[in-house]
Amino acid sequence: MSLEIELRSVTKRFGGNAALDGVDLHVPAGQIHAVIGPNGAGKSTLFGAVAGELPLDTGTVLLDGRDVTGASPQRRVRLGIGRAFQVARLFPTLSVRDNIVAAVLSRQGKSLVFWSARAVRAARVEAEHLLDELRLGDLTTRLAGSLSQGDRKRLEIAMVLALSSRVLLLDEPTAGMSPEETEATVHLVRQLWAERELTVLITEHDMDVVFGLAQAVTVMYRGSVLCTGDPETVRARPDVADVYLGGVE
Ligand SMILES: Nc1ncnc2c1ncn2[C@@H]1O[C@H](COP(=O)(O)OP(=O)(O)OP(=O)(O)O)[C@@H](O)[C@H]1O
Repeated sequence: MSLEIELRSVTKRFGGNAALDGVDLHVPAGQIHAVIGPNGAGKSTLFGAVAGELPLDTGTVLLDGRDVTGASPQRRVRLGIGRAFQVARLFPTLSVRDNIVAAVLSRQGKSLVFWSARAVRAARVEAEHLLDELRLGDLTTRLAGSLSQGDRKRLEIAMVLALSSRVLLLDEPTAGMSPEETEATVHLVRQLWAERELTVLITEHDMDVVFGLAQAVTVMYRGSVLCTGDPETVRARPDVADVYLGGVE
């Protein structure tokens, strides 16, 4: 079920600044892989490269060995890549359930005018399952715009899963959360990963979250990969500490 992600020599420049400078990344199918690094290291740009949101200057993006470098974001969603954004892109004036229904219907590629009553009923049933799975059941009729940060994040993940994603891209999933919400989110991601056999690519500034979840960690610095390895090895490297203290040149 899960998918392998590979980036080969990916470069993305903004003007004279290389946000990604010859980046190689390999995420085996079914791995939880964290990408960390100080502000401006290139983490968000890397996610954009995987999701197909920006044209690359050079390099290749492979999904299960298939070259998707030129594929649009919509095509990549259909191939199984789902991105949950740091700032949730929800429909704030729709209910929690209708946000998920909209995601299910968009997966089916139906434009609004073609939504039959039957398709909407089926999407509602699927939405109810996702609401249960993500423990959002109590919030079914709440407007998405009125949710707490933690609940918004769970809704956003539900919407990505409604797209039948097999790769979950999580941009700082615990940003702005209380310690309790953070713990619940870590638990949820681990549970979804296990039950749905997902490949998870995550950026996160909270190191407890990174080391509690990830099986492999890639450290980025100024657009390049400094190192990749298991969490304990990465944590012990002096150059990783230097990067966070701003000491590496
Ligand atoms: N759309 C853009 N236009 C111009 N420069 C950009 C753009 N997006 C990113 N950059 C630059 O590319 C570099 C990498 O940015 P990126 O947002 O990928 O880093 P990041 O590691 O995600 O940082 P943060 O942890 O602060 O989110 C930075 O120097 C940033 O200013």
